[in-house]
Amino acid sequence: MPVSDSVSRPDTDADGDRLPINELFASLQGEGKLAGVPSTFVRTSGCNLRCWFCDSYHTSWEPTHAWMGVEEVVAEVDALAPEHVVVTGGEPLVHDETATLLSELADEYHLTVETNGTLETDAPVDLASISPKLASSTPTPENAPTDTDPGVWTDKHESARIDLDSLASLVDHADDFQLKFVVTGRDDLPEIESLVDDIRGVTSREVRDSDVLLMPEGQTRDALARTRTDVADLAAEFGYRYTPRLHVDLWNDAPET
Ligand SMILES: C[S@@+](CC[C@H](N)C(=O)[O-])C[C@H]1O[C@@H](n2cnc3c(N)ncnc32)[C@H](O)[C@@H]1O
Ligand SMILES: Nc1nc2[nH]cc(C(=O)O)c2c(=O)[nH]1
Ligand code: SF4
Ligand SMILES: [Mg+2]
Repeated sequence: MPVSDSVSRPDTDADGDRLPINELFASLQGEGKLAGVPSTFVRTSGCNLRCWFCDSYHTSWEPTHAWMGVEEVVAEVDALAPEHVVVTGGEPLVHDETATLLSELADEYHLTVETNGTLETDAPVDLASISPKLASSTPTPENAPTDTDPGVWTDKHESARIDLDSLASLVDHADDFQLKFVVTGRDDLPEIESLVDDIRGVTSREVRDSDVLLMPEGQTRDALARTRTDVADLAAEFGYRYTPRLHVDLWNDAPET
């Protein structure tokens, strides 16, 4: 099992900026403020965290990808002719070339970046979709998604998962933002409340309760069916917004959905 936090680059870079692309597809945005909006997704591979529940296992725990030139990615997006483009991963901001891609797409498309909030970017972003990772995301030998002990990743994940400077920068920089928390149960709420307070303390921007979204943990329809009502009830109780996972409800999170 790969345990490095980066994907190995090919020997030659003769074609200019390249990105490890896991998948590129058209679907409906399944999560967040823009749920239901037709969008083209660009999924990079490689992540600096290892959430035990990662629904994109082949971009984090065991990354797979093709190396594509930024211009090649732009051409595939153009061919699908969306209004909205979602750049996700893996963690898209671990790659410097993601900034180049965002800059190339910015004039034509509405850009959402799905990020775990641990890294900053100067690139143009319309919606920073920030999903800070809670203590309940940390991998342990008991919950890790493979037979292998998560080893160094328990500590690496735990020490890297929150970076207030990056969170402030992402909130301040984008045209709009959302804080989209994966919720496993009621025990996550004290940490969410305290982190939202901390973020309010470091950004000059207003963080409304309606910018805070609770998303049920669940990679499959069955798993989601077990968590979503409790999470919706928690959102109503605490005054936050609830977000569904439409692609899981509709297509069971199959590849390219
Ligand atoms: C695969 S991540 C990629 C972007 C970035 N690495 C991040 O975590 O925000 C895309 C979105 O899926 C969410 N996610 C991943 N696994 C999930 C699960 N099992 N249940 C609910 N949401 C999940 C993440 O929190 C994030 O909002
Ligand atoms: N339909 C759909 N909507 C999504 N919103 C965020 C996603 C992601 O994996 O970042 C995602 C995804 O994988 N599929
Ligand atoms: S930060 Fe995102 S891509 Fe990385 S392991 Fe967690 S959910 Fe998966
Ligand atoms: Mg997804």
